[in-house]
Amino acid sequence: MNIAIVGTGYVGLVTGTCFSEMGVDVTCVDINEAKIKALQGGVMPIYEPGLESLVLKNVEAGRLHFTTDLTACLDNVSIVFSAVGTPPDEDGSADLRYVLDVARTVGRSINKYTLLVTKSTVPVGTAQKVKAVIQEELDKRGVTIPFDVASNPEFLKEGAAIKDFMAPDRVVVGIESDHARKLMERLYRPFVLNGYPILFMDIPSAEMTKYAANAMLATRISFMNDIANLCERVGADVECVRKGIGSDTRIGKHFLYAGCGYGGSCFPKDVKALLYTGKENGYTMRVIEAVEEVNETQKSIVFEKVNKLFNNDLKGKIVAIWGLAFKPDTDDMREAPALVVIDKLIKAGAIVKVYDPIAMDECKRRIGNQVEYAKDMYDVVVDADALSLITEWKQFRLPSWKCIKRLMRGNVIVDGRNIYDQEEMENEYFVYSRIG
Ligand SMILES: NC(=O)c1ccc[n+]([C@@H]2O[C@H](COP(=O)([O-])OP(=O)(O)OC[C@H]3O[C@@H](n4cnc5c(N)ncnc54)[C@H](O)[C@@H]3O)[C@@H](O)[C@H]2O)c1
Ligand SMILES: O=c1ccn([C@@H]2O[C@H](COP(=O)(O)OP(=O)(O)O[C@H]3O[C@H](CO)[C@@H](O)[C@H](O)[C@H]3O)[C@@H](O)[C@H]2O)c(=O)[nH]1
Repeated sequence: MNIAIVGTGYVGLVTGTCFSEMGVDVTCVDINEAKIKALQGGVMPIYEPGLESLVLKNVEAGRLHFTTDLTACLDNVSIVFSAVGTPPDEDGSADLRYVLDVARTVGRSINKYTLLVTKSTVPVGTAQKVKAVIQEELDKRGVTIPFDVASNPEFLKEGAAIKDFMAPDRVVVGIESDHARKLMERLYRPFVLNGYPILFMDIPSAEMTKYAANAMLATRISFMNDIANLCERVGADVECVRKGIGSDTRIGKHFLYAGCGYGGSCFPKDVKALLYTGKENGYTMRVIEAVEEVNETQKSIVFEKVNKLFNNDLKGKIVAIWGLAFKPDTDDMREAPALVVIDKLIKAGAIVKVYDPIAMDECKRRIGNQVEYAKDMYDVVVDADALSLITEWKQFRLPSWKCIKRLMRGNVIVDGRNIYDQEEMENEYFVYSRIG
């Protein structure tokens, strides 16, 4: 089977690589020439555990190709996946310009039946827009070529993308023709044979499933952050509460971690886009509005705690930060809570020093020399008055507190991810504050 994947980002590159691992011949397409050149030279444009070796292996096997020319590969493929970005527009709606660009190229260039599958996260109704654009282009050419559209939203998490793709809880496919269903059944057969279910449904339901899933997960996080903030005020411990409620199988133990707010390229934008879809259809999603509001406040919580411990006077204080990426095991800083904390610290007059095992270059690209970049996790605490943990990378879990105490000027530790033990920290004579 030959397929093309358009958009070689976190989703497109992982999708293409994983399908090629299953024996499919995959051409990954991107308009970003530098990205494609890098990939052709074996250099990964993103950090994702396990990705590099899988890409190199499948390139070597001749099943994985990279190009900037979508038109040139259309004659050789039966399915085209669109995995381009759908960033938020100013009003919060999903910007569909890249998705529709792909549809336009497909309409302009196909010469035989093609199935265009949208993998990007797109609002309900997008497949119909994609279909209309393809038809418009075919009409302009004066040709009749059969085609189908389908929706196959992606549920992978950054940092665990390969595992999530290869062993999905489910594959959701929205279709409106038998032929499209047969093609998707064939493509996903190796997954079904390995015991992973594929759920076929109508296209609007598939499109909505993606937003509902992300909104539900974001709701759990904002709910727990709300509970954590109340725990602090009433003398309860949110970590005990998390274990207490998570053992109820109806609730489940995943995605109940209180912290300094959710970030990333998905939850913030998809929550906003769902709110927009509601408004567009005359319906206010009140729960989802609250989810976003809680998260906006929570992203500042580490700053608020540090500020309070220094009696609202951070002028000239050195604050060290552990973790910049929006979560561990990625270099992605889109909507990262660290960016909010850094901005507020700088505005309050603090000197900010940062360290992240992978996202240092990405941070430099985003905020330049507004902060000091340290060599390693110990270098960053030298002379610091306070240390804030924002991203729970494994290497931050069991540091040498003796060494840190010696290197720091002060003794304030604010733990934005609740990974340290209150008693142990107090025994080390730190002033320790966490969430909830
Ligand atoms: N990042 C995730 O964890 C994740 C998970 C599930 C779903 N999604 C969704 O998948 C989509 C892609 O997300 P991402 O994080 O991979 O984005 P990304 O920004 O990492 O990658 C998008 C790529 O598309 C390319 N592109 C844009 N227009 C193009 C065109 N006309 N032709 C060819 N290439 C084009 C860009 O150059 C870029 O490389 C989004 O809708 C996102 O919401 C993301
Ligand atoms: O209990 C938790 C779990 C996560 N987070 C935060 O939530 C954000 C998102 O984390 P995660 O979901 O692990 O990463 P993403 O890569 O953004 O993945 C989400 O967004 C993707 C894009 O739509 C979906 O495909 C995934 O299923 C969905 O989990 C991060 O800032 C985490 O720190 C918490 O604060 N508490």
